Amino acid sequence: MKMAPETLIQLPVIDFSQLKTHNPENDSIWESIKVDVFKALRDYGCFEASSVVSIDLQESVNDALKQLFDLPLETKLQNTSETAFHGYVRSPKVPLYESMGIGNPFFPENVDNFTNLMWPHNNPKFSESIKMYSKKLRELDEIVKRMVFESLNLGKYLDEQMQSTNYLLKLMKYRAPEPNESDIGLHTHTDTNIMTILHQDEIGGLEIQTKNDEWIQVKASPNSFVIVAGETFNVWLNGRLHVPFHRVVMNGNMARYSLGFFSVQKASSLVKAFYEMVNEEHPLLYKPFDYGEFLKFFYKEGGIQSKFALKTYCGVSEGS
Ligand SMILES: O=C(O)CCC(=O)C(=O)O
Ligand SMILES: [Fe+2]
Repeated sequence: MKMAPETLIQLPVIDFSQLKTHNPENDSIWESIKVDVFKALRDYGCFEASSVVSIDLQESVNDALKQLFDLPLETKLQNTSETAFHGYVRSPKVPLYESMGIGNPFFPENVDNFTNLMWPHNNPKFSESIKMYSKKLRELDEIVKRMVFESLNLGKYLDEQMQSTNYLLKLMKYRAPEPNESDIGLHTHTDTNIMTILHQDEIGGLEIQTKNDEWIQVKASPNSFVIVAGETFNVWLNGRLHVPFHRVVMNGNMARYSLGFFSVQKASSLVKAFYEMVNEEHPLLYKPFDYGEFLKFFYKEGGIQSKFALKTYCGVSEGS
């Protein structure tokens, strides 16, 4: 039988294992990864980072996720929060999806409090793996941002930006759809935060749209993360990155587990383009805005389903 030719587009894959042996005296490894990271975020708005955590640690975290979502609903509902996505989330708009969040998870007490709420008799294995994992993801987040900032000669701003960042570790489960249900796990959206680090289990299902509107099915890989540029990052850089639409499509009849490490600008400072990023060739794209106020607008307007929320909210119209 003749098979139809397959055009498989893939995400750029960047190997981070070499950075472990990186010697600051000899920056050639750093410099070469930096070039790849910036190109990937500019052209795709995302890339796959391989070899960031050990397979063992990833496996303990996968087990932890399953244990967590297997808890009785009453227990999961104990995790409440005023802050979006920090509590237990279920919504009729995304019936296959449920999530739980841990704020700033590299502070041990935040993980311990969460663990004690879910397992009053304690679960040290859960909290230890989540702590170790979050520490690694926090390091990766800073490395990627440093590389982008250096690529644009903005290195002097990095520390200040890192100080005004909050983090959220979001743990997610998608159940398999019933025969008559839609297979959409999460609708097409962009991330409005700064940057997201995603991991999906072997079920796969994450799809990312290219600049040419083609969908890439992200291969599930036990030992890698997908880094996704968010709207806030692109506002800082006045449009120099691509912010990709993405979604989750469920295949087969198995539940899918995934996890996202979101960096989010604190509400105390305005989201705005760096002065150096605005010039005749790159006129200002977004007016400065308060992230908290934007989120209120975003959720009122139907949230994750309003595809161009940021442009509507604070986009500078042409000619103005
Ligand atoms: O579950 C996933 O792989 C993607 C989740 C996602 O895109 C999000 O939470 O913004
Ligand atoms: Fe997303």
